[in-house]
Amino acid sequence: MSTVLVLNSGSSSLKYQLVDPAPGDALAAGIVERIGEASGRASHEVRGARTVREGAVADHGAALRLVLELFEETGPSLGEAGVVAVGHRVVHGGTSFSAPVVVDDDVVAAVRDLIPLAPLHNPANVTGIEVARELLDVPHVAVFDTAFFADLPAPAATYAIDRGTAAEHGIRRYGFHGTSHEYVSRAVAEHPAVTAKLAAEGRGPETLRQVVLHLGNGASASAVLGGRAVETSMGLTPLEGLVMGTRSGDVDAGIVFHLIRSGLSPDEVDTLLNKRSGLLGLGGVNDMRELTRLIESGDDDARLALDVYLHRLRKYVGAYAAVLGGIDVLAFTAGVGENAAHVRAGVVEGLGFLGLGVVPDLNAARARESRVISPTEPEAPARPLVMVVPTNEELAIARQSLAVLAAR
Ligand SMILES: Nc1ncnc2c1ncn2[C@@H]1O[C@H](COP(=O)(O)OP(=O)(O)O)[C@@H](O)[C@H]1O
Ligand SMILES: CC(=O)OP(=O)(O)O
Ligand SMILES: [Mg+2]
Repeated sequence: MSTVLVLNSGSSSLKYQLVDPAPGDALAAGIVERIGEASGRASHEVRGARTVREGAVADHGAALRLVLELFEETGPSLGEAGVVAVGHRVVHGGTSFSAPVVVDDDVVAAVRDLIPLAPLHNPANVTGIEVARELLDVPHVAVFDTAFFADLPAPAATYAIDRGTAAEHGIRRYGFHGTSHEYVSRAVAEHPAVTAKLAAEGRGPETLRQVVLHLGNGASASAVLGGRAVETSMGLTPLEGLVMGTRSGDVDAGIVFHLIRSGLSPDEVDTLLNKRSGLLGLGGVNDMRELTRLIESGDDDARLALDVYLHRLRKYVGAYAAVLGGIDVLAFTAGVGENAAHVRAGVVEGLGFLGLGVVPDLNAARARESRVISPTEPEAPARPLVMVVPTNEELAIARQSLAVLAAR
């Protein structure tokens, strides 16, 4: 057996999966949370059996050592599981990386140089890679969130600011969550309902127009034409675009200058927009489940937070339908997109003029497979499909890691 250990190091967490890429099975998965805080927690799951460890975890190095201990204690042993590679999610690849690469010292240095463009994510990615290379003597592969968007058309990737300044500082729209947008848009294109729709309309796969909504803690939208990304909502950093758990998404840049001139430091404004805004800033909680409970208890702030969140989403879907010249599939993915039926219903509400709509029973059903939740033929032959498509960034990273190693 050849397996891949996939590491997704976040600012205060380490998520991991041991993946058997051929069947696509996760042999083990877990998360170490609240790294660096007094109350750390690790949860390790093997075939439905969960082991939990509470207690402070000093840094990402300690987190990875704890994960390796959990594997040794509860299995599967990494030695016996045939780990042939470690795949790392790296959030910002800048202009240096448009595809996965085998990690060497130069790659680590380049990812470190990009820290100013992804201050929440790249520091943890660098630490994760450094510690894992010390502890696990197999090839390490970096898979970049930005890669799927490396070829965005120039009008979508370019900010309308002075060209010389933009070039000097690497300012362009990079886009993030690309591994998920690529995985989901490919799953959509291969889905029988989608291939049947194209065949019925006498169209080739290169004409398929998708809008993918990745709604997790971080959230982003993409427009995908024939498998190629042509627009995305995140920009130079993962702050732009949709309303997120703790991030504002789009704001007037004038707000930044106004706050700085009013006495806040640049770092304080950064923290405000990245960590104290979004659903948390408006509704008091960043978790969609908690926000929904607050709304049900009559909380007006929580209600407004969700209304702002949905309004932004509807604006983006409409804008991306314009970019694509129409829409064939609207796909929801990630924690909120896969689980929150009321969010999906709220997004399509008011977008009936684009032909978008959901069947309440299909929308409310719970399933782990990709599925269509809009009215199906013969009721609505020419209308776009609304779909729920579970993402699997870890499987995608594992497969891409093996592909890079096979091509060496
Ligand atoms: N059953 C559910 N109903 C509504 N929201 C959910 C549900 N399960 C998870 N979520 C939401 O998904 C979000 C986390 O998504 P996830 O994709 O795991 O994020 P990340 O990878 O950024 O940590 C949280 O806001 C959480 O509330
Ligand atoms: C890029 C990004 O926002 O990632 P996450 O959703 O994991 O924070
Ligand atoms: Mg995620």
